[in-house]
Amino acid sequence: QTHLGHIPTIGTSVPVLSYIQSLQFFKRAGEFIQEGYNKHAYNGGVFKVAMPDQWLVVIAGPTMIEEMRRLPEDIASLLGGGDQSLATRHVVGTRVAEDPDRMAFVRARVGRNIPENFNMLQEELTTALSSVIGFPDGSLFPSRDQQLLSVFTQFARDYTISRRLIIMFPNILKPIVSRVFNRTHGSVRAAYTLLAPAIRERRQKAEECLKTGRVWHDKPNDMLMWAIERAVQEGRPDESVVPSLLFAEYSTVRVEAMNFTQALFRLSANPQYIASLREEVEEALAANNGRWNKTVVTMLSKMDSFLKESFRLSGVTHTSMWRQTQKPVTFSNGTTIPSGVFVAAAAAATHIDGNLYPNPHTFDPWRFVGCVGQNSLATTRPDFLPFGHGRHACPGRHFATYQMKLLLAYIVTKYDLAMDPRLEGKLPQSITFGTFIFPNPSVRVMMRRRVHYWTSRRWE
Ligand code: HEM
Repeated sequence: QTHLGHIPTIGTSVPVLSYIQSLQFFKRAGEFIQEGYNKHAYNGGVFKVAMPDQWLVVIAGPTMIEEMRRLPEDIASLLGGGDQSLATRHVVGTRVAEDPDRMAFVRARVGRNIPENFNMLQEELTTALSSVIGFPDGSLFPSRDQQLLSVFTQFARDYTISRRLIIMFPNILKPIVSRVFNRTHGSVRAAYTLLAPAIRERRQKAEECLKTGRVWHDKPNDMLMWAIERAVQEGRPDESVVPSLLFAEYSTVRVEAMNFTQALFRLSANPQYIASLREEVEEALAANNGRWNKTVVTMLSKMDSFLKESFRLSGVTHTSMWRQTQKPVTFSNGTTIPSGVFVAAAAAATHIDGNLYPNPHTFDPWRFVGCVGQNSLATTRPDFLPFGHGRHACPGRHFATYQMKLLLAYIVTKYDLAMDPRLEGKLPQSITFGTFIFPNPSVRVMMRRRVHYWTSRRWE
């Protein structure tokens, strides 16, 4: 692309050769981005890498990332960037891809709902742990709707496979490729079959309340209800609720699960850290009269640091802050990025930059202890990008970090952990595809209930 000729290329920019090289992007994106970071983070702050369907322009170095963070949506669009990266329009359709408010309901509500959702979170957590691992007397709590859970999981699988195929082709061919290879239709239909009665019932009630002005006192406070309310406001049919809901779950809960899995791998491979984390939770609990609530979670500074260090070294993407330029953008060093270009910040390479982190390759679980507030897991900064940075920084990050801390606190106090014996204490190799990094699905973490805990204290 001649309009990007002034931006340094990693590898070759000769047309046919760059296409051949772009096919290696799926396996070697991390390597290419790291090479670009080493050369340009403190020398220009921008470079490009060939992907099969387009160039990826990477922004590197804290100065340029700060400038990128300030760009408004009409110049550098998150919606456009997400669409480029996740092929949203080709998998779940243009309505979800182009809807500027598709996540607004989450953005508006998720942060402020933590205190009122504490009991619900705690119940979800105990149910999930008990059905996956079991309780001391061997009893299992009644499980959630397994059918619905497996449809959501199937959708996530179908989405990932469809996206992988679609992004191998140039933009012009994507609609045709999507028609042939998009595998999500079945799981969307299956989800609708299961959810339709609940959607219909809730919708009727919501519409009735809207008409009569009556207040719905025990209205469910969940993503399904938020999505139904939007469909009511916009006069959309019941079916339209489902793709938004599945996509929202895919792009939030799955990311959190992947990050949490990486942290659990870290802890099982380094069980020497468990005692300190456990001690911190028990002290916080004791200071709170043995009651699990929000205060306990906010006291867990070591746990925050441990998780943050895991996000830093075992993140799930090489890039963050995906944007598509809507107009030409000129940075303070004079570099201009034309309109219509896919731009992202180098995340994984930033996280191991020796100028930003002393001993950057060392996993130091207590690196951030005492930093809560200015440098906690949920704080976005130009040197810590898992949640993005700036105006579009993840609005669910406080909820997500809170949930992960609560879950890990439960796990360390109630279970002992060990890494899959096949790995002999080593960290498992992650699986990369393009800029995404997946925790290795074949690895198992061993969890054993702490007998001492059970005999000395009841599960609360
Ligand atoms: C560990 C878990 C999570 C990670 C690593 C994560 C990461 C991200 C990232 C990188 C972005 C884009 C930020 C940018 O481009 O500057 C984002 C956006 C977003 N995230 Fe998260 N996220 C997580 C969990 C969640 C959860 C649990 C929710 C909701 C319940 C959520 C809701 C959102 C929304 C609504 C946006 C779009 C923001 C906008 O439109 O401006 N995320 N997230």
